[in-house]
Amino acid sequence: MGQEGGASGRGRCVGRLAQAPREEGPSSGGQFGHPGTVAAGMADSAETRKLVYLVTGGCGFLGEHVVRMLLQREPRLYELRVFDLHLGPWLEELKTGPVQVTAIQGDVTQAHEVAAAVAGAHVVIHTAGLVDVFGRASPETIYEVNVQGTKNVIEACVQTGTRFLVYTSSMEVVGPNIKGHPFYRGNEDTPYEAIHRHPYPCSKAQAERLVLEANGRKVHGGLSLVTCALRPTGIYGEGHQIMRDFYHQGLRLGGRLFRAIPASVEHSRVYVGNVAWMHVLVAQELEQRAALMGGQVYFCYDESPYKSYEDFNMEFLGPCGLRLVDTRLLVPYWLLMLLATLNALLQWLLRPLLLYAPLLNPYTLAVANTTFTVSTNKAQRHFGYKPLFSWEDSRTRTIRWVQAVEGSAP
Ligand SMILES: NC(=O)c1ccc[n+]([C@@H]2O[C@H](COP(=O)([O-])OP(=O)(O)OC[C@H]3O[C@@H](n4cnc5c(N)ncnc54)[C@H](O)[C@@H]3O)[C@@H](O)[C@H]2O)c1
Ligand SMILES: CC(C)[C@@H](O)CC[C@@H](C)[C@H]1CC[C@H]2[C@@H]3[C@H](O)C=C4C[C@@H](O)CC[C@]4(C)[C@H]3CC[C@]12C
Repeated sequence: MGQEGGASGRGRCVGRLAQAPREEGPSSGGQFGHPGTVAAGMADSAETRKLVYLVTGGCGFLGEHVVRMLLQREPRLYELRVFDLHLGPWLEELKTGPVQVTAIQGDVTQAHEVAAAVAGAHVVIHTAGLVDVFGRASPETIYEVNVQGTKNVIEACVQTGTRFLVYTSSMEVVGPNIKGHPFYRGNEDTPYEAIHRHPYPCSKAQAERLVLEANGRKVHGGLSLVTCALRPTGIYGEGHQIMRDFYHQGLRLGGRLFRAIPASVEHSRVYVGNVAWMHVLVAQELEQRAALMGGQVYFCYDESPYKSYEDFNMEFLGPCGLRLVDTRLLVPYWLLMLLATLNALLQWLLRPLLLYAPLLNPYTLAVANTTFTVSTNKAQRHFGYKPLFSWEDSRTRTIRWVQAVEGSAP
């Protein structure tokens, strides 16, 4: 079944059954070093520093963690290019180390800007994207950034001879689908009817497909492009804006948040540091394991517990003084749907005057209300991934971040 859905991502974006290509080749044994062990046989010394990495979206929530993880755990790094529409001031502090950090203000929708940034890079980690499920951007803009931008990155790799491309996809490429089917403890091979209507998941599905289909293309110089897509579930951790929004909402409501979703609806979540680590490890292993990893998708996972989205957030917001009030008896689901629909109507009516983009809309309510949990070890089998941060460590780091940024540290 081909990809449908117009250029703007309107209409239904119907994908094939969301199954990654069947695994080829023997699954790798456990011969990998401990997570964080630098690429086998690599001494951490100046003469090994010869690689140029490009991180698109390098100033975003995930991108910043990828940038910092590369500086800590890729000893072969000679130059790290950070490409983003909006450069962060924190980049300046990174320019004092042995690695050349090059900040590039650019737009992935502009092919010439992408080509200039990619030229000479050995590896591209493409995280740049418009992560919008709140109606802030138009479907056309979401398509331009997420799909056309990814096309520009792929073509830049082909034209300039960059051989390794790691793409940050999303769980939403799989689901939840428009029918609200639960995805329960699924993996990369679990059959699931991936049907989307919202521009964001449609764009991520189209971009992921482009990346996987580009695997094996000849790049300038005659060698083959090796691509891989990582599918994080809901990422949390230092810098997570939605977590910050929930915290502010709770403070405005007198320290209370109101449960809208049954605790029985479970979501997989993954700590941003582990997602960053998986991106770095894939980039390090992609050359030696091109036959096994090329063209593959991997869910990003760690030891974070399965919980409802709201209960999971309370793991961090509770220690920061908020409490979750169960209002499901007061606010039945039909009333939530009505409120979500009213929000969507208000957004449409107010658009000529101002941007009204609340957390609750029909799409976010549907996603929140549908179980989506992942249980897989494909990344460990293929390239020896193990989470770098335990659940306890991930939780502590996130709590400290919320406390620090909101001045609520005890
Ligand atoms: N946050 C999550 O829970 C989550 C989960 C799964 C996948 N993802 C994916 O991870 C990636 C990063 O997401 P995030 O949560 O860090 O979002 P983010 O918005 O914090 O980061 C995205 C970055 O991309 C940049 N960007 C946007 N448009 C650009 C353009 N036209 N040109 C250049 N740069 C541009 C932004 O400035 C930003 O720095 C996205 O591709 C997203 O789809 C995120
Ligand atoms: C207002 C309540 C109903 C509240 O529970 C709404 C929560 C809602 C804002 C979030 C619930 C699930 C989230 C999404 C999920 O974690 C995965 C995503 C994929 C990623 O690629 C982008 C972010 C997101 C769409 C994420 C966005 C917030 C939720 C919809």
